[in-house]
Amino acid sequence: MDKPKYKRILLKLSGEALSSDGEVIDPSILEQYAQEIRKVKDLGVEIAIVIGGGNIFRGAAAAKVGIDRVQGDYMGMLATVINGMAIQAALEKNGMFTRLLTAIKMDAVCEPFIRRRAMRHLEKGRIVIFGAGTGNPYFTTDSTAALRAVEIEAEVVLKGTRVDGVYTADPEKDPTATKYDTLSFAEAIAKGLKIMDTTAFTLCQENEVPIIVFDMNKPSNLLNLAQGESVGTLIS
Ligand SMILES: Nc1ncnc2c1ncn2[C@@H]1O[C@H](COP(=O)(O)OP(=O)(O)OP(=O)(O)O)[C@@H](O)[C@H]1O
Ligand SMILES: O=c1ccn([C@@H]2O[C@H](COP(=O)(O)O)[C@@H](O)[C@H]2O)c(=O)[nH]1
Repeated sequence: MDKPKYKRILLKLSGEALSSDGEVIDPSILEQYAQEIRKVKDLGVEIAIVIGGGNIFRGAAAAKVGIDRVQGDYMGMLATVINGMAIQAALEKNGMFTRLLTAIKMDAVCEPFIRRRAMRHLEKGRIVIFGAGTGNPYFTTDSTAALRAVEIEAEVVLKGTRVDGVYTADPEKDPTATKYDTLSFAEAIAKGLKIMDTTAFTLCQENEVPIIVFDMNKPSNLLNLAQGESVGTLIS
């Protein structure tokens, strides 16, 4: 079996990318993600996952429906727990052992986030899913991914999304945008690229954790990355 490049990774999955054809969570996408994650697990890589909540609720949308921002952010954090439970179920269906740890206590459904427990689960080969973001409003799950990656000493943040890397502008809005193969954190921040928020970039920059943005929908992209191939855009 090929040797993986990384011992421990933090995989950030988009919540929004889970939905399709009017379904909030499309089971076929969950299944596909689980199969891709399984390939990397089988290499012996320790995997932690942060999943977004954009398919269900984002705090920024709250004001438009008369809900204050902080309340909306807590709703968004709860949305990430629903997605976390969904990916947990898909991973377990595919034979992987998992733990869901949340930043907001929910004793009936998961463990609270305790860094040492998270590390222990990873050492034992369980896939750890971090739910409820940072537990604080005004943050995002990208910032959560950066924070948890630093806390658990992950070697890289792999941001799996529905675009194949970082572009000069949002490629879903600007068809003339061109893709970067590599970028420095300073460039990503200075150019105001909206692929991730500045807090996430800064945390990773200060703690020297590289980020790779890649297309999670392309089969074996995640596996190829885990084996050290160049895929997507590397920010370091
Ligand atoms: N410069 C850029 N390069 C690439 N993608 C960009 C850029 N700016 C904005 N984007 C957008 O960022 C999206 C990827 O981010 P992400 O995976 O976090 O999606 P999301 O919809 O915000 O998901 P979530 O549910 O996690 O909030 C892409 O779908 C793309 O439209
Ligand atoms: O630490 C956090 C993480 C998330 N939120 C809220 O949840 C939603 C969903 O997360 P996305 O990253 O947008 O997928 C986010 O919009 C925030 O409203 C939070 O408050 N704190």
